[in-house]
Amino acid sequence: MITLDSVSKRYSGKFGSIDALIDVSLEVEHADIFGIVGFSGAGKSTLIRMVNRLENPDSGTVTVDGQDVTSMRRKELLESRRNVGMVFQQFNLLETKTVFRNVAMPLILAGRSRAEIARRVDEVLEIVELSDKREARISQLSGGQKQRVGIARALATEPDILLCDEATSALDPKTTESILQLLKRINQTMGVTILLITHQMHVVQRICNKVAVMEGGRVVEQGTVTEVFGNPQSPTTQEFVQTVINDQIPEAIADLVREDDRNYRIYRLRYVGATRTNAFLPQLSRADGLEVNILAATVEQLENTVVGVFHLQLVGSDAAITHGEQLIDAAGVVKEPVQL
Ligand SMILES: Nc1ncnc2c1ncn2[C@@H]1O[C@H](COP(=O)(O)OP(=O)(O)OP(=O)(O)O)[C@@H](O)[C@H]1O
Repeated sequence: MITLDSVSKRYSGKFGSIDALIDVSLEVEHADIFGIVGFSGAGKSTLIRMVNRLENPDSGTVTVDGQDVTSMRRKELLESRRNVGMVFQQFNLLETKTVFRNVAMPLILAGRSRAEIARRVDEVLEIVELSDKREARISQLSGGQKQRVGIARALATEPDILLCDEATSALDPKTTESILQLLKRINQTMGVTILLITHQMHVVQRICNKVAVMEGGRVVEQGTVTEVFGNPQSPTTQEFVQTVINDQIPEAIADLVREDDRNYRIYRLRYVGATRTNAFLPQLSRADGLEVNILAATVEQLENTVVGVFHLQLVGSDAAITHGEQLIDAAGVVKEPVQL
């Protein structure tokens, strides 16, 4: 549906040049909610702006619905843009105009009739649950309501694709959650493909099925949310995943363990899948001569599954600990030794 193939972009200015995108390739499929995550300056905005050609790549191709965006003429580009709605962090609304007027704007620009505009605006206002604010001015709305107007405006031309540029970053946690649920509903009920950029990993966790992690203009990791969260490879990805799956041993507990002069080993265990949760812990706790201490544990819902991370201290004779390790392995749980 959206394909970036070896896309690179360099900005040059008075103080030298910067590689905003370096050889970026990714594929967003129909009905994905695809999240691009990265720290400030990673290249996320540059990437998303390539999709509706607010930026041109220096090399590589950007394809939307099988059409090469980079080689489109003006008329084709305008048509393509109607199929790609955009939602912004700062809403970009006309503050002194009404909700109706703001949502109608893309339809007016597309030359639709008055009757059609009225019908479509009412439809999208119902989708974003703002029908009662039709005649209110933007300046009278809360941040969450403004973003609903932004989403309604983006949906007005019935696009297949929605681009969201940090759409919830200016909102409080409760409002963020309601906007994320709205985006999910739009994706599920209308089949709209969503490409979003964010620096908040919990946004990805809440609604995305796929994710790409960017750093210094490159995509350093990508895959399904479960793959990337379940087994993050690069240090940057690990740092992001840490913000939603906190798997650190609390320092106060680590201090206690350091004082423990018995024979022990510590393992970090990781599993993906809801059925695994209880498979190995009861067996371990019943094993002869083995004491099992949970030093840290976290279980998080991702897409339709869970990722769990446990830190266990196995205390006992070498033979008892080895038996414990075998039980963990037999349960299919990935384990890594940890030194405190
Ligand atoms: N028009 C421009 N001219 C010069 N440099 C630019 C321009 N736009 C972006 N850059 C630079 O390109 C790099 C990538 O910027 P970009 O805005 O894509 O990153 P980002 O990940 O979206 O960051 P943020 O989360 O802060 O918006 C940055 O170093 C930025 O300073």
